Amino acid sequence: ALMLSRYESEFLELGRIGVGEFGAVYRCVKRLDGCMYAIKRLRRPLAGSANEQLALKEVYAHAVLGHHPHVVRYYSAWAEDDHMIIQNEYCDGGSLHDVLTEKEEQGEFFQEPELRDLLLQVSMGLKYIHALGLVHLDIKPSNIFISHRPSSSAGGAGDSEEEDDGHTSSGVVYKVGDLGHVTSISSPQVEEGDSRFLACEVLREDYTHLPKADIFALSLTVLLAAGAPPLPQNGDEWHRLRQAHLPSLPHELTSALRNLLQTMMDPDPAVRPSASALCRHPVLRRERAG
Ligand SMILES: Cn1cc(CCO)c2c3c(c(-c4ccccc4Cl)cc21)C(=O)NC3=O
Repeated sequence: ALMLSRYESEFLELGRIGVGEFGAVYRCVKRLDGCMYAIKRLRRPLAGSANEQLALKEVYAHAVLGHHPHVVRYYSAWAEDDHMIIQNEYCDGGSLHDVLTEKEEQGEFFQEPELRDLLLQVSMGLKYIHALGLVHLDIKPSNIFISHRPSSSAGGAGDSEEEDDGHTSSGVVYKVGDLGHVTSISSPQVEEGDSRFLACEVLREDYTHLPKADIFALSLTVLLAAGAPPLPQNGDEWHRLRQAHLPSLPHELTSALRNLLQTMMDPDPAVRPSASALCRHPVLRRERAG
């Protein structure tokens, strides 16, 4: 078209970093500020269709969620050329799913300190989302993105919040992304997420403890990082996992962490700790050095 689209005029597309039925995600540089962004372009859903509702819910959620070190940041969204476009923070470390796939190929998995760091950081993101009256409903490794904190040698003044919360020796920052299933706790319109991470009560359409469904999905996410075998999508194994039977792990966890993960996947959502309780949990607290 003679008139360049906003996407083409404002951004230089460097490469495609994801593709699915939803559309595609590109790594782009914004010409004006020279910064990198992750931009999802999807064919504009039919006006009034369920897909349009989903696409709009994602943008509404990002708009409400503002800024948090452990939630992928939203910059803008617009519609053009029969496409909907959302411009988000680019996380340079890939998704947790990418990292787990790479580690698995080398027969490696997360050790206990890394598991606690992952659990604490995502709990902080969930605490923020839940405090704003929202639930994610699709927590899983491919929706957790990784940013590598600028190395201290870069001298960049780190974001104070991140510094406060980033006592980990590793410069790895986990961020909750893909808000396509986000809904309100009080008046939920539940679009079920990935069945492998779905809590039993949500399948039964019991929405009285929705934040605890995110906690359930987070426990399975951490178990995968600990080396658990791929999760079942349905069937007897699916139900066994929802009777709080921890999957077999290649490497024994301390009883403290194992018990915490066990309560997070309890069949009774009321038993599972809240994200806020997890952030205060002694197993996850980081003792200040010295
Ligand atoms: C497939 N894929 C790969 C990446 C890069 C990870 O290093 C990625 C990102 C996002 C998203 C994304 C997810 C859902 C909605 C919108 C976006 Cl831009 C998807 C991404 C996003 O919001 N930020 C990303 O970095």
